[in-house]
Amino acid sequence: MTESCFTLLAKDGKARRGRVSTAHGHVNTPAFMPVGTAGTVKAMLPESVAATGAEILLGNTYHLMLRPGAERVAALGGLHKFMNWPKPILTDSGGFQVMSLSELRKITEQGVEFRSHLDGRKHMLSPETSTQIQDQLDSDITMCFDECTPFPATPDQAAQSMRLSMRWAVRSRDAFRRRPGYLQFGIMQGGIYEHLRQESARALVDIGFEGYAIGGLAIGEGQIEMFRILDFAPDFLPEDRPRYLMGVGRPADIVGAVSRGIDMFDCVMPTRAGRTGAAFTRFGELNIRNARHATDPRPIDPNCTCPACTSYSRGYIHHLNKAKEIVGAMLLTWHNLHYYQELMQGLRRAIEAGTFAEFVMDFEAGQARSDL
Ligand SMILES: CC(C)(C)OC(=O)NCc1c[nH]c2nc(N)[nH]c(=O)c12
Ligand SMILES: [Zn+2]
Repeated sequence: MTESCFTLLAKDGKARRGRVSTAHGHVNTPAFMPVGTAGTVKAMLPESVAATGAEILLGNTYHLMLRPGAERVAALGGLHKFMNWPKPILTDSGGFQVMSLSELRKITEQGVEFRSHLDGRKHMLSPETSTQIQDQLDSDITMCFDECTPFPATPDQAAQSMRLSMRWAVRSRDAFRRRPGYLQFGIMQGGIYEHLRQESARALVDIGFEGYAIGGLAIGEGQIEMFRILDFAPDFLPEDRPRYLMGVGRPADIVGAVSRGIDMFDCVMPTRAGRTGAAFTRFGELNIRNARHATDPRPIDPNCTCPACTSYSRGYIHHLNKAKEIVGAMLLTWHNLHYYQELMQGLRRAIEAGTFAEFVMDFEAGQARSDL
């Protein structure tokens, strides 16, 4: 009996408000997952990440298998204990990271052979080994082992790549240890082609997963093309299961994707930007490194309740960033993650209240203001 792990609480147009329940707790959707690639959300303590309102993190099979190794994480109590994050964790399956991070890799029907980008040692990832590693990590949401189809790809290239991923999805599902509270998501591929996206969705639904991701987007096609695909792709997926758009995105990408029926997101943007000096705010992005902030006594956003905005000036964070002080990365990362969670909470409340359209208009008006 697979009790439904997803409850659809409200809809406003195609936007959905829901809740995913897992072994380590529930996740309110639309949800943003901070990226905790190597067992840490960079520049943040887990208590700080929880304080931003995040209810689920993303971990990476690829990075953790290379260092410190899945066996060691399991021996130290699993990823939740290891990184002191008692809430839900979703782990990506590694296929995508292998293609973007490792050299000397060989793709076969069996899986992917590659050399570690850390020490050059040989490794093998397959649907079976990826699923087994995610089990060792005690992941609440396990992702299928797929190939992220490169962009651009011809229809034939996209079809071949997608069909390999669908064969790998069958093997991933067969290797998954079914137990209450533990979910596995299939990953839709198919490039920019509607008929391939539909074929992929049908293949995944035939196998049957607790949730479904849309992969192979945000890889260079641009927001307009991504939204064009999101105008049809989510509708190929079951209404009563979570839909996760992988690797997305900027605030405006997230708002647009929620309006097209997406429930879950992950992106390195807010954390990476926290280290490079970019701040996301209600009134658009600002880069704290810009000289105009050097003597500005105001916080990044006077209306923001995060620690950076309640106690520090732009001038100070500008200084920290220029001096490459670690606290600079901490404060700006905290602010960005806080802003992202505030955005998700605003989206959830607007869908519940039936005021999603107004929320989007306010959001877009705010982002367009340049008096930041
Ligand atoms: C370039 C960025 C990372 C922004 O987006 C994508 O690559 N988007 C696609 C993507 C991200 N993560 C994935 N994991 C898996 N298994 N498969 C995928 O297709 C993806
Ligand atoms: Zn703030």
